Amino acid sequence: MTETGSERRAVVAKRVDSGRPDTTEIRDLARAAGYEVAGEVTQTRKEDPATHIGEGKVTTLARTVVETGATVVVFDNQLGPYQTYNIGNELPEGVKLVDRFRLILEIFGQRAQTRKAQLQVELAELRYELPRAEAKASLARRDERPGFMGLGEYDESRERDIKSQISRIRDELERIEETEEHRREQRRESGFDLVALAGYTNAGKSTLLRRLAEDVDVDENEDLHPDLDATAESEDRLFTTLGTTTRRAEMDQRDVLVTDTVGFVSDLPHWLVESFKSTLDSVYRADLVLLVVDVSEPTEEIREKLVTCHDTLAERNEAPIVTVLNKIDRVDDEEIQRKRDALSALAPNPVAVSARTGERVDDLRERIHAELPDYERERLVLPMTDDTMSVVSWIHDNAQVDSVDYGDQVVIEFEARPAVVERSRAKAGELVEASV
Ligand SMILES: Nc1nc2c(ncn2[C@@H]2O[C@H](COP(=O)(O)OP(=O)(O)OP(=O)(O)O)[C@@H](O)[C@H]2O)c(=O)[nH]1
Repeated sequence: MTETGSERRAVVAKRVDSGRPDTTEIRDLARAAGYEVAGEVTQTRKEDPATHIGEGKVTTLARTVVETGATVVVFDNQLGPYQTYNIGNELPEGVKLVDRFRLILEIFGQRAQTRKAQLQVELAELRYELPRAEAKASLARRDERPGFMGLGEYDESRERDIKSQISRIRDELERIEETEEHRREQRRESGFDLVALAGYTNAGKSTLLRRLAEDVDVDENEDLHPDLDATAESEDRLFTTLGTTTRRAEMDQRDVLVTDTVGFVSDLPHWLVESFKSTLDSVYRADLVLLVVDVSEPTEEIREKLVTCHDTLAERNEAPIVTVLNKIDRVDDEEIQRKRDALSALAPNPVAVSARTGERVDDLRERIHAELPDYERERLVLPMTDDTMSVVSWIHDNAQVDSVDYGDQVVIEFEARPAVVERSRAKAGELVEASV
């Protein structure tokens, strides 16, 4: 999917008001978009209104671009339209200027595999464009002179166009979401507990998903989710998961569906988060949320990420949240304990695992089992009709059956999720009705 080589060679640029600019994240993002990072230019100074990094630095930037043969400059800062224009003028012809948000959109666009993800990317792009089109329209209106061609009119129509596209996409997304909700309900009724993975990008969610689902046949998983990649490949790149991937896992005889969601990213603008919000639906509707963090990161960074995740989840989530400290293979026990203590207010009683090596993943399974809603016990007496056996086998499929006695009637005792018990009662009721 990604080309490498000179066509995808980038120079990264970053300005900070004070201190030393750190380009680690923007480099990772650039690589995630398939660019080879060939150079960097950084600047510490107050923002220059005309060129953002100052005239001298723009010259350095242009030189670096020529020297490295880059075709793209990736700015970690957000550039205004005027700054973009001025910097662009100094760069060799054909060199593209991309800011952080455009870059993230580019990555999302490349990874969007499902219709829903594609629509979300489209929506995010339109939301990015809308304020720019509005600004252009108002500038054009201001500059309009009598006798001139109505430039303002053109931009106003673009603005209207964007707005109508946004509302069309929203409608379609809403329909998709209704279908998904219906599917979740069906899964719940058929005895699955729903567990969702949440957390920042690169925390190890996809790896953990594979680890939790490893005992279950992949074919089964493919059937469960025909629209998604059942192998859930995880590469050392950001955002391997765009949209959701669901796989089946077994926790102590309970059937669990584990869903991986798009990772959080720091400093995302509101409009972007908004566009991907519905990706979190599976988190909000889950029976249990596993909030995954990378324990090898500095404590303060983990803390900030936990706060953001909790704030976002708190909007609608009602399920219990278990924090998973992942990547314990990278740190020693003493450090894990120190971080556990430091984070105890935000993450009480976390589970520490290594998704990569599988170390202590069984502890996590036990914990998941313990946190899931209790099963209800039920005893049903079914009249003997033509359909009785199909009801018995449905209960077998969806519950843990303790005993079945066949006589004139069938007496079945089982344990199951409340929703399954309810469905069983309804089915038993139908049999009774049919038998009289
Ligand atoms: N050392 C170590 N690396 C891990 C562990 N778990 C995951 N990783 C690595 O961390 C990187 C990111 O893992 P993913 O599973 O793709 O992370 P993710 O949270 O799904 O990321 P997004 O899809 O971007 O949201 C990969 O290189 C994994 O191999 C772990 O327990 N230990």
